[in-house]
Amino acid sequence: MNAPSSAPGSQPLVEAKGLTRVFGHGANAVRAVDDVSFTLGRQEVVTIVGESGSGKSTLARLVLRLLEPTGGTLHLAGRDVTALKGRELRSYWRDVQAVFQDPFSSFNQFFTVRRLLGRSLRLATGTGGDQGETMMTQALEHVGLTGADVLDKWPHQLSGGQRQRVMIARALMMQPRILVADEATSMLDASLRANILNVLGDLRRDHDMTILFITHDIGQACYVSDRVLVMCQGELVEHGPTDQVIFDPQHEYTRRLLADVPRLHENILD
Ligand SMILES: Nc1ncnc2c1ncn2[C@@H]1O[C@H](COP(=O)(O)OP(=O)(O)OP(=O)(O)O)[C@@H](O)[C@H]1O
Repeated sequence: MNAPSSAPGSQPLVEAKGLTRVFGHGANAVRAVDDVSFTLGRQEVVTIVGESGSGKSTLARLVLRLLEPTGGTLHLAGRDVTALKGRELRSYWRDVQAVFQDPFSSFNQFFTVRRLLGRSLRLATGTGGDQGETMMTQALEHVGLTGADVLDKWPHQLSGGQRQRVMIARALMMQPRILVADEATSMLDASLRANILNVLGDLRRDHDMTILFITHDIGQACYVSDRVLVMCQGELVEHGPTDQVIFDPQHEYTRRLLADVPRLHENILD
């Protein structure tokens, strides 16, 4: 399938070509991601949407270079990053940050929020002390939390939604070029979710950030993204500008996803 792109002529920030990931062998092999190609332009918000098991998280992990592809290539700003290792891979992880569905697993259980955020900030930017504290507090305020409420808490003392917001605040502080948000708002209630989606929109504008948003909920895709890529059983079955995919879906699978969202415009606040 041709690489879908919204910015013909300009070099994409991310270019995935034929990305493939197979788990297992022989009769038990699962093609979790099967020959998927796409681009992300600078400051674009692109959503990957699909049902559970369609391969979204595997694709996210490939883009994050947390998993090795079985086939295909990945480029960042024209540079082949498919096989980066060691120090180069760590430097890639400064450019590409993630917020996951279950942020509990990404927390060190023995770090308070202050230590978690402070450590990330020092590693990414070298900032500490009072300036670091100010940056942490500001990032937390961006996601509707106050430093006084959460900085001295341990992960188990936070709700799922608070943990998700702390991870989004962490990603904000690191100022990556690309944010991969995998079901990053799944634990938030409707009004908070809309709020966080707006924060993500601001980030792209104010911090020149590119966002790959991953969700099973095509309603959220509609709210947040410039383009939508639809995944089904590891394959990209449809892609295009959000309005086009939502209002003129070409693939039967996309129509089915849309049929599950009868009141698309209200869905975000349901
Ligand atoms: N480590 C693994 N080993 C074996 N199979 C895996 C592994 N990770 C994922 N899979 C399989 O790959 C397919 C895609 O899984 P993936 O988690 O990427 O889907 P998803 O669309 O993100 O689903 P969900 O929305 O439920 O998280 C599934 O069939 C899954 O069982």
